[in-house]
Amino acid sequence: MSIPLRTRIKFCGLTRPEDVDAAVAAGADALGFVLWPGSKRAIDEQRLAKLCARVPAFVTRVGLFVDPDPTLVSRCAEHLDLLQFHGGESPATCMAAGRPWIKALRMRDGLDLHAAAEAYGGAQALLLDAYRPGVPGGTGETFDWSRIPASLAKPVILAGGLTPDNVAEAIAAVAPFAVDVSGGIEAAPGVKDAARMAAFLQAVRRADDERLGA
Ligand SMILES: O=C(O)c1ccccc1N[C@@H]1O[C@H](COP(=O)(O)O)[C@@H](O)[C@H]1O
Repeated sequence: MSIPLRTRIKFCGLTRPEDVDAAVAAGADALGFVLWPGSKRAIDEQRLAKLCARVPAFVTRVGLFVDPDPTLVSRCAEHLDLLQFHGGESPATCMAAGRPWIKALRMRDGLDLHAAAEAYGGAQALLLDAYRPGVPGGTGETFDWSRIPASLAKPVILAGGLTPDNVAEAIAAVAPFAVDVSGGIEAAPGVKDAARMAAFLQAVRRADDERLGA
């Protein structure tokens, strides 16, 4: 008999120490740090080290990369528990980092999720994000959640335009392993809003109570 898990929560795009502290206090399971220089939420290696040093045990530190130089990944890896590849990285490239990783897939038309789950068999999970041409992620846009098969060979991390207002509906529709949010908990790009983080957490907990019949 499998025991249903509560939905894990990842807050992504943290850039400030006070936001890390607020996210941890709110109860996030994982914190994401964007190491792609093209992002409005990008941080450098020095800031990564400082922010990650504030994260307590049992909260997962995730580094987000977009088609990175492998040397950047290895320099950052000592601060991280998990790598998030959010570009066009091949399975071999993801594996070559030699660390636990997840693969972000943008839900473009025709994407075969079963084939992707097989191809990225070494991933801990697949993160599903909205597709907008020319933008690797963090668009703040949702996608059609009914495109996600009820059964997939990899755990699903649902992302893309989630907010405190829509995350309960998303959980009811998809029952993902985890949800991931960036723009939906912000006051401005890279500046998180403590009240929105807390509201997001509460919405997830309420949705889980509903889903698990607590
Ligand atoms: O946040 C970014 O700037 C970013 C840049 C490049 C790739 C991914 C990025 N963010 C990730 O995108 C999803 C969805 O974000 P949102 O909630 O729609 O704002 C999430 O995994 C972010 O971590």
